[in-house]
Amino acid sequence: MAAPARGRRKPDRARRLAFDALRLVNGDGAYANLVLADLLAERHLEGRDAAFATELVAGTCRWQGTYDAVIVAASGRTLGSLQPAVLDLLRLGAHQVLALRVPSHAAVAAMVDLAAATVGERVTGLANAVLRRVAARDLEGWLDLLGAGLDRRDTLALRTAHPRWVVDALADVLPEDELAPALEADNVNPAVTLVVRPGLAEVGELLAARAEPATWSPFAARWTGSPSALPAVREGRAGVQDEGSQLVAWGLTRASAPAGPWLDLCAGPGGKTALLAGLLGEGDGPVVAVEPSAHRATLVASGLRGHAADRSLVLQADGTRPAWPRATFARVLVDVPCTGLGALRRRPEARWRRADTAVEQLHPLQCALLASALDATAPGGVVGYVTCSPHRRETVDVVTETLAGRDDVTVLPAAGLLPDVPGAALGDFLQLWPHRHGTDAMFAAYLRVGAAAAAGADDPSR
Ligand SMILES: C[S@@+](CC[C@H](N)C(=O)[O-])C[C@H]1O[C@@H](n2cnc3c(N)ncnc32)[C@H](O)[C@@H]1O
Repeated sequence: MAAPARGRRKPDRARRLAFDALRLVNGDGAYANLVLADLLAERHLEGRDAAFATELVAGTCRWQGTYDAVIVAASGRTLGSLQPAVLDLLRLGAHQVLALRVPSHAAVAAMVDLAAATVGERVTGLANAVLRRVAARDLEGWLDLLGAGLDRRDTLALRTAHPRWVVDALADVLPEDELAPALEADNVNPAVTLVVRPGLAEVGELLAARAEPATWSPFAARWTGSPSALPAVREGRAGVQDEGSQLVAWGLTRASAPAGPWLDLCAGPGGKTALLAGLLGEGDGPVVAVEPSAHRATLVASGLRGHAADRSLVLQADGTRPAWPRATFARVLVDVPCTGLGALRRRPEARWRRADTAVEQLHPLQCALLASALDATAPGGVVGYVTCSPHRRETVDVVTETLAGRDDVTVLPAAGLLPDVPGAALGDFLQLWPHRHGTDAMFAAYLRVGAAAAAGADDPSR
């Protein structure tokens, strides 16, 4: 690295941390939230510096596609011709001048100092020139310029920072007038929602500790601040879980079914298993939690630590290769691996990582897991097929294709299993949305296996 030029300032700690986090995200495929938490703890950044670094990382990751279009136009270069570390510096600078209230001269100067300290003096001229050109217009000015001549969906993709295929996927399942609100909702940080483990804690305990009431789930409360400040969370009697995830797991327990063991076929990291273990009825149990990843299986076990050991069993296994006899379980949750399009607001970098090809790659596994869940279910038992994606190929298509080959399954109307959640019915299925419900975009289908053994039992009797 070249010797620092005279007059260079040492980069501030927040920007330095944000740059290092971005390099790990874009260079090494790390998850922004995890890497950020690690670096903040390691470097003891707190208060305003931590908040600024967090906004820099989350905002820059989220808006990357739009900033890249600006950088290409401002630099007259292709993305591929820019050194990856320089590109990340420019993205960070673009976020400050286009989205944050950092005066552009201060942002450009700080980024040039950071460029000198990280990549080297030789790139400071380029960083300075490009960022000055970026700062010559405000975000609206760039969007108008770059959006000229684009069709409506490309314009939305640019204005809300989504890949076009995600815009198309949402357009396929939403009314036209909800497309922009749905995309915009992905750019708003979700509130922290807590969940109590039934039998171990009650929502009243959280409210007494100044949590706020939540909207849909009887197990939920909203929280600002660090969840670990609450004894119930520290002791494993409560956790952090989106309300949509709580609702889809709860729905499975609301249809009547024979007593018996339950199965959570795709359990890691275990939020829904922990809720299910608290909802076991008289004569039910244990909940068998299946997860192929060793690390995630450990997380499932950790989430269950508050419950008595005989309520659950964690198996590190592949759910498509059953280690149990057919027709064993009274209730089966199958929360399949998916593109995660329903949780983009939580994972700032995720939308730029997945290509549309992921949908077709996941589809056979999703069908195989649902088939395995149905085979594992005892006559009269219930399966809850769940995804954290609203993409039709991961939701309705998986259910209809899998059921097409079977005459032993009845769809239970989801609306009958959950208290009224307006705008959540998708035919007989459930589809939640961030812009409608403030939850992740969870999908659920509830399916009864076997002859109408438990006929008339579609009503919530528990
Ligand atoms: C959407 S996540 C489940 C989230 C979980 N239900 C919760 O609430 O915490 C999907 C999980 O399925 C797991 N998985 C992937 N392939 C699997 C397979 N063949 N059998 C079972 N689980 C699988 C993934 O490792 C991942 O942990």
